Amino acid sequence: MSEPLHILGGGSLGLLWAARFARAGIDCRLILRTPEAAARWRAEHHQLVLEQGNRLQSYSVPAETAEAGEPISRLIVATKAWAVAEALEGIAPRLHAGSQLLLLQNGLGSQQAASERFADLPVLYASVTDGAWKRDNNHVVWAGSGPTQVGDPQQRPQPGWLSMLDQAGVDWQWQPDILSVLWMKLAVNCAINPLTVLHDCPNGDVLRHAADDFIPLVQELQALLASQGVAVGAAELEQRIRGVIQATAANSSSMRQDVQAGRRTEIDFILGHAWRSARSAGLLTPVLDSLYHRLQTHLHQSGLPLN
Ligand SMILES: NC(=O)C1=CN([C@@H]2O[C@H](COP(=O)(O)OP(=O)(O)OC[C@H]3O[C@@H](n4cnc5c(N)ncnc54)[C@H](OP(=O)(O)O)[C@@H]3O)[C@@H](O)[C@H]2O)C=CC1
Ligand SMILES: CC(C)(CO)C(=O)C(=O)O
Repeated sequence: MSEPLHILGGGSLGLLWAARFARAGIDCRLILRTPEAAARWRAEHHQLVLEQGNRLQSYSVPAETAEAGEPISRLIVATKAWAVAEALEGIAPRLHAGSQLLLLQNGLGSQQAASERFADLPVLYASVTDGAWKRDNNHVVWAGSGPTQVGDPQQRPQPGWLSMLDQAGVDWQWQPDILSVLWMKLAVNCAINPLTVLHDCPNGDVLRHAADDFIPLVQELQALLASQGVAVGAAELEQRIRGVIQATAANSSSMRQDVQAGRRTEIDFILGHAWRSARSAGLLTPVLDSLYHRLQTHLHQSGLPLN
């Protein structure tokens, strides 16, 4: 029998991935943060409900905590970006020389920190474009499906165990240049997410609020991407951002959802990472800086962490 696949974090994305593996008959275990969460999961008979459209399906997925003890060979990390380092530290004693990690986080920074901490292990990064949210502790709603790109920042060949993603019906592709994909996504998020928070608006309204700042912001983001080796013209980037705004016009960005729910945001891994990278590259980015500082002020006034 093949070794189990572990998913660290039983949030929206963790449950969505667990449901698809369980549906395909893959032995998959959830690692939850606290013994209370694991006990509650047991009390719910390990049942995970996946809702898609008007279809509800239920799967059995065992849950445990990091302390469970069994070695972990394949670990999918599905925490928020700001929780990755601590979550991985908790699970580190269960990792071994043959362990492989796949990180699903938005933004950048948490991935590089994990790669540095586990420098001897293959650490893969993913860019996920599905939309999922939790209706209840063990009930996830798959609100929108989109492609996932997976790659190795050290550009090693695709590992064989990823065939489990095919088995699970995940719409995914191997991406040899995953960092560029994540940088592009980060740039799009920098242009959309902060404005949706500052103006409390859906994605479709950000251009109205960005007004004259939009083009200069795109130019700053383009220069930032270029400094990171991501070759994209300003016109192409602008088109990409406008396309995402149009395609997700009615959506509330993940950052706005977090702020509305009083949850810690991923600001530090999106705008914060962009701002620090721009400083390191010696770029002048006045529009980005102002957006970052306005967002920090807004979070402070909302009683939310600035990182
Ligand atoms: N949801 C989505 O549609 C998408 C999400 N993403 C990205 O995926 C990542 C995860 O997002 P999402 O699933 O929405 O986030 P959630 O907040 O729904 O889930 C995160 C989960 O991680 C758990 N967690 C935190 N610390 C630990 C720990 N030490 N050990 C075990 N579990 C831990 C949390 O548990 P607890 O609640 O107990 O703290 C929580 O259940 C983010 O980076 C997000 O940006 C990307 C694309 C789409
Ligand atoms: C593309 C966008 C802005 C879609 O809402 C997103 O990725 C997010 O909300 O974080």
